[in-house]
Amino acid sequence: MTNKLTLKGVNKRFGGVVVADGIDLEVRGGEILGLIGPNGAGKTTLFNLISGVVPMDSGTVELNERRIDGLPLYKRARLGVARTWQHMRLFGSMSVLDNLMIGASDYPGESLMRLIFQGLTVRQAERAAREQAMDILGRMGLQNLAQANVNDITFGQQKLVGLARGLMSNGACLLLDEPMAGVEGRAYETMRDIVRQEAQAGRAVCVVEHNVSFIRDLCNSAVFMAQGRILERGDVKTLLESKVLAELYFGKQGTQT
Ligand SMILES: Nc1ncnc2c1ncn2[C@@H]1O[C@H](COP(=O)(O)OP(=O)(O)OP(=O)(O)O)[C@@H](O)[C@H]1O
Repeated sequence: MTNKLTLKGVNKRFGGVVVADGIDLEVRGGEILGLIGPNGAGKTTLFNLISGVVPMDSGTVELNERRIDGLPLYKRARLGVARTWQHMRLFGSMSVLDNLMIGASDYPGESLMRLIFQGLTVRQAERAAREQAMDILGRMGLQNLAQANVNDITFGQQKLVGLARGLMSNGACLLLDEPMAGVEGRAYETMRDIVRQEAQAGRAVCVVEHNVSFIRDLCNSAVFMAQGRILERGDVKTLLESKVLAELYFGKQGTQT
């Protein structure tokens, strides 16, 4: 079955501020959907609503035809919602490998690792998680940094570690919040290649990103959000050339970063 994340009529307001206004969205396995829009448009909030960090006021979220809204975040994670965070939330004084191994601590109530490696003894699960972590780090060319302290690696490498942690759960859907902010050079290429590979492997990928060249480089389609609403959706080229976007996002001159 092709993976599919579906949002229907999702609404959310914080006090008087509407941050999600009747959001309908579908992201299919293999797709990399860019979510763009000005500051405060509601992009991160949408990720929070999908992953269960904040409850929605109304609407539905389905992953592979199964409703997941209403479930706590660790259950959504277990069902396949994987995400990264704008601010990486890494444990700076711990090793890279340990950060991957304890990715589970983001999910109160149950250990994500235990859920992922169900049926194994604790020791077997730990070994499997370690192998998986080393495999992911290997794909990123970071295997030699497994024992390095996160504080001692570069910012770009830290961003990759944030992604690596998100990949530990093998989620059907991957939500990436500003993965490229401040990332350059080899780390940029690695990030792009790994995200592409994850989509090719069948994950439904959604990326919030201010860096338009990254959206152009990576995404097949994009939506433009402002004030909690999706104003346009289309293939990246068409959307980035859209008048609405130029006026609302970049100013009337259409100056792009
Ligand atoms: N937990 C919260 N409580 C109250 N207001 C919130 C909360 N989370 C977000 N908001 C508000 O919701 C609006 C949308 O914020 P959000 O972070 O989703 O925007 P964004 O599009 O991701 O912006 P940016 O590109 O700057 O990250 C903002 O006005 C923000 O202040």
